Amino acid sequence: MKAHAMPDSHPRNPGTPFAPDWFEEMQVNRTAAERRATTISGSRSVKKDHQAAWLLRAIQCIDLTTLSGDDTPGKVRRLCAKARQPVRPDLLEAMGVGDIGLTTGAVCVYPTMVPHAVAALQGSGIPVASVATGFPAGLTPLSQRLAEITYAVEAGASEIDIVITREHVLLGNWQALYDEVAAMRAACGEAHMKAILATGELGTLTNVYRASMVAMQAGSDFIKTSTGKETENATLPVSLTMLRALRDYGERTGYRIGFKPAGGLRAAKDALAWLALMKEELGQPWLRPDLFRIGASTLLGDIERQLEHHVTGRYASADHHALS
Ligand SMILES: O=C[C@H](O)COP(=O)(O)O
Repeated sequence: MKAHAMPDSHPRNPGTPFAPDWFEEMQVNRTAAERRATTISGSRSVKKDHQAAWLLRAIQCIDLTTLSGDDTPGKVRRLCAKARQPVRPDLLEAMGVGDIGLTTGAVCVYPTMVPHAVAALQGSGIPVASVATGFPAGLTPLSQRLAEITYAVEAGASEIDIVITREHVLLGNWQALYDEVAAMRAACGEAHMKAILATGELGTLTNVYRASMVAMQAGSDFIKTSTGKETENATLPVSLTMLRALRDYGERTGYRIGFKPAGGLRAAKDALAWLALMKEELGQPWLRPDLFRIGASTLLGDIERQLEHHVTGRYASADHHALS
């Protein structure tokens, strides 16, 4: 089955040779990153009047995710139906956007669920993303991790979310990290690769910066914060650090890399905070699904709830917008 890639409105990052001098001297000051993150989340760059429009934008950037041990074809089909129609048509009509064909950015599942997602999304243009490489810990032999990528791509996934070996970062074994991620990128072929750094397990923001840079040098299309399974998942200071690395990489190479915060983003206000971060750090043109995704399993329910409030002035009960 042929993978259908993300819209290629910008050239794909081919990677660079391993260049440790791009990151070895870098030290990230946690206090400064935290201060800046607080300023951004308290800023008014996403204006209240425009919140409904921003929330629609957030929906277009969601990788609607189910990564649970009890996933079934039926659960994946229901998730895909939600990806096709993320918000009740009457609410969209009331907002004057009934005709924009709103969908989520992608659906993200485990490898064996890919065929079910592909079938359920047929004709929708919504890509299927698969986690791979021994997600979430990544502690299986490399040959098996690469074979898992091949399996998911052959099953029809056009985006692959890989996990890195945290040990390489914790031991400062940057060449090993580069070689591993480059091999994964080669296994992805035409499918776009998101490199999950599992930042909650990397110890320091300096490590987060360095791992981001190595993942991009090795050809990642996106860098992603977390699996959703670490004790600490996406945070604003970590995201800020990754965006700075992404910007530095762009300045050196001219290539744009996408960013995906994931894990623990559950409330509409989280989506607004990350949209504000992207806008402040990189600019509004980055707020589009080929450069920005939010990995989330339950966020959409709260966004729909806020949109209903916007339209009707009332809140529905939380379970009214349950996903499945
Ligand atoms: O990549 C996506 C994450 O696994 C979703 O995490 P979440 O369940 O905390 O939204």
